[in-house]
Amino acid sequence: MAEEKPAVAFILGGPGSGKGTQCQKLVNQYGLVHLSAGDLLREERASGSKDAELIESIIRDGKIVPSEITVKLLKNAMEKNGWAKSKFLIDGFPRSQDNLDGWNQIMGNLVNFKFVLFLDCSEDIMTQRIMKRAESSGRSDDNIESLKKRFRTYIESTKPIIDFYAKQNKIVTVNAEKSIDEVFEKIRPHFTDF
Ligand SMILES: Nc1ncnc2c1ncn2[C@@H]1O[C@H](COP(=O)(O)OP(=O)(O)OP(=O)(O)O)[C@@H](O)[C@H]1O
Ligand SMILES: Nc1ccn([C@@H]2O[C@H](COP(=O)(O)O)[C@@H](O)[C@H]2O)c(=O)n1
Ligand SMILES: [Mg+2]
Repeated sequence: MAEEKPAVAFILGGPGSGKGTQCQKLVNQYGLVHLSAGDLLREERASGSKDAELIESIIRDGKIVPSEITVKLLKNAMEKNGWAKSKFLIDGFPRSQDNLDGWNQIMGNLVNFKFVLFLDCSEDIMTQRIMKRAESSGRSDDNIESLKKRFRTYIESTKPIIDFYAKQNKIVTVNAEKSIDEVFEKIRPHFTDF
């Protein structure tokens, strides 16, 4: 019998747009599985694996880790969560053409890709949120120097991916500048049949 494919939505937006926050609310409401590519990379870094130093230098520099590493981490995490039964929110991915190509090569035929949720937020608001989060996050990239680099990477590498999905009519854009609950109310209807 053919195995059922897991449903996947990608969650994109700039640093501090609220991807993790909104995914947590979707998990609470709909029991979806939230996988943050950034969290998986930070875990891999903390594990002291052979890729740990490379991951740290890339994260601190606001750049993007090669897809061979990130796609493997995502695939392993999906398998651990029960491949077919789960519905996945993949947060912060694909962040570049290399991410997208790596995903398509390994995962393209294995999942049921639904759409991209794009959290649209101004750089000013994202900066305020990240600098506030920096007081307690302990993240090595939550500082103004790394943040500027993350914004540059977002504009140069991630925005073209968002534009690509928009052209395919595969994107849901939500204004992410409102309160957490107001943003969630706009997102929620898109996941009732997910
Ligand atoms: N709508 C909102 N209004 C005000 N603060 C928010 C809102 N959404 C998220 N925040 C806060 O902003 C900070 C960043 O949110 P979050 O971690 O969800 O962003 P992110 O998109 O996952 O960022 P990153 O890409 O850096 O991981 C957090 O401290 C969070 O509590
Ligand atoms: N697909 C990805 C996702 C993340 N990274 C790196 O991790 C950093 C933090 O990501 P967050 O989503 O938690 O903000 C990000 O700035 C990248 O350096 C990546 O390389 N590839
Ligand atoms: Mg996040």
